[in-house]
Amino acid sequence: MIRFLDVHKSYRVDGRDVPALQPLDLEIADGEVFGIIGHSGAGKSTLVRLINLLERPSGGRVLIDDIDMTSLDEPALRAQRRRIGMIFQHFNLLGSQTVADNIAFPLRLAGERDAKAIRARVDELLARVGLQAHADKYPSQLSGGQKQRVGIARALANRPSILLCDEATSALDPQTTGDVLALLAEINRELKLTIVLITHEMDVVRRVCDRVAVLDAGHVVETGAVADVFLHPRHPTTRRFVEEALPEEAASTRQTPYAHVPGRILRLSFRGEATWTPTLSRVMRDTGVDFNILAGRIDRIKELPYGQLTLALDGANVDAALEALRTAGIEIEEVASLENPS
Ligand SMILES: Nc1ncnc2c1ncn2[C@@H]1O[C@H](COP(=O)(O)OP(=O)(O)OP(=O)(O)O)[C@@H](O)[C@H]1O
Repeated sequence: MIRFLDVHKSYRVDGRDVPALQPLDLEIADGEVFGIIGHSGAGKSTLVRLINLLERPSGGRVLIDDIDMTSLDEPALRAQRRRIGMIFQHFNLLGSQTVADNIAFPLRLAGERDAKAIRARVDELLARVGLQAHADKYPSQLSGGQKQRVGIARALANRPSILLCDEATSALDPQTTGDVLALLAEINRELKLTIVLITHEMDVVRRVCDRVAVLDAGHVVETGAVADVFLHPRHPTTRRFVEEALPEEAASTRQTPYAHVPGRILRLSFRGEATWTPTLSRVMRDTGVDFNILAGRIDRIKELPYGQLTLALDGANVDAALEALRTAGIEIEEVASLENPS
């Protein structure tokens, strides 16, 4: 478990302390994929670098499995850091060394001298990231996705229990991003390690994260399970990130003058089993309510199927219909209140 207790961070710039992170408390559970989303300059990199103490907090404590990282001397800190792997947006590979040597680097750094043991571990890691055929190549001979796979293999070399990912897919095209995210999800599942992932894209959070914290100008403005935050964003910054991930819905909401659509405009969210059951048609048939679909999508949040429909409902029994839908586990919000949140 990673715990931030009243942690804050300022940088000294031209003799002045400039705050990058306001005091925050945060818990990241063992084995979860935790997303940190925010715009450029929000403090994401600072937050993640406080975990392995690449940055020292200006105040507060960072605990990993109840060990206070800020209280450790250099050798103890080095030992703790070995339990934390990290991957970067621009991969940070050694250009003059082969793929195999890049992956072996942290093993040698940790004191491993047995060439056979190093080779065996490197082979195992190459297989894990699907690069067996590329061991003797140099980074310049690899695609971006392959370079990030080398970065992942290198980060896993010393069998860490935590993997920090700093914008790991930001330099990759959508297809390659999908492949790298799938690899991270597989690693999380099979090796049970905790992944902390920084991104500025809600779609990345939706695809791999269990929980998320939204950072805005150094403040954590929202945290929660990804399904809750994605389906019911509360803070304006979170809402913008969700809209960016669903550009078609956002555009249709903006362009469709719902004020002129008769009936009550509601957004229904279905999760899991509710996505596949014909609850909507049953309830509408039973209550005699007319409905018109204005927008909708069915997709997944990590492995959880979900659906979201914007409907106009008309008829005498709308309240009874909504009650029946809620009883069936469907979440309902008035679109007017979504557009003008209090
Ligand atoms: N070493 C540093 N010295 C001074 N100021 C810094 C330093 N590192 C970061 N900052 C400042 O702290 C704030 C947060 O930066 P940080 O890099 O953590 O944000 P970020 O959300 O990761 O941004 P990006 O997505 O652009 O990397 C910014 O205002 C940045 O200019």
